[in-house]
Amino acid sequence: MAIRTTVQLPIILADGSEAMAEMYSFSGLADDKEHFALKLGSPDPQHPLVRLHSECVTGDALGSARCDCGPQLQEALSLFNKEGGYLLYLRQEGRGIGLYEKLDAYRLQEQGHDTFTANLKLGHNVDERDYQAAADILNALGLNQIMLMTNNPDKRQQLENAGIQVHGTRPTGVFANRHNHLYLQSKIQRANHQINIDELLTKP
Ligand SMILES: Nc1nc2c(ncn2[C@@H]2O[C@H](COP(=O)(O)OP(=O)(O)OP(=O)(O)O)[C@@H](O)[C@H]2O)c(=O)[nH]1
Ligand SMILES: [Zn+2]
Repeated sequence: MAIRTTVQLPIILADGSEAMAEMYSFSGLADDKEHFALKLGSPDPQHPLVRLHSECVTGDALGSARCDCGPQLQEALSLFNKEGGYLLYLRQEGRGIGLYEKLDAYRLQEQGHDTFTANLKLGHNVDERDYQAAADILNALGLNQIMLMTNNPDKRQQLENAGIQVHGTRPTGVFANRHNHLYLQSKIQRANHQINIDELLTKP
């Protein structure tokens, strides 16, 4: 498991400003998925900020308002451009069940099931993500002590189990809208996500 290629990638941030990212691909990844990493700004050498972003084509590419993935991705890119950090873009669409199954889960949610029960009804676990590949990527980048940007305690736990020292966590913003309220509430109630419920309730 090693870095395969590093390229410069100019990107336009949400506020219209330009940033230069370093993009890494990898060889020998255990799960054979095309995960990649982006480095922005000048990361803290001791405890670099790291975000594990799980692929969400609907949110990341289309701006879907059913979830909070799009704004979280933009937030991390802008923040890391200022403060320095690494974004690992993990090919774990639909919490690991894939896009088509996620769309089937959306259909079940339209019938009244929450985001986690919908997975169970389709014969999946509530969350099928595994972060071993993320730990391997962090090792390949020489990052074994990190500050993790997440609200999801499972990400921290799995990284620590894989030998990464998580010095602390930093929450993401609360990106609520009228389409994703139930989704965010379910994450708090069913998966112990550390999302500020007061902030959620004050948003439309
Ligand atoms: N199965 C399923 N996956 C979903 C659904 N909505 C979003 N996702 C996927 O969930 C993943 C993002 O996970 P989240 O649970 O929103 O958040 P997280 O990454 O665990 O936590 P944070 O680090 O705090 O953002 C992406 O892969 C999305 O495609 C859904 O209703 N069903
Ligand atoms: Zn999403």
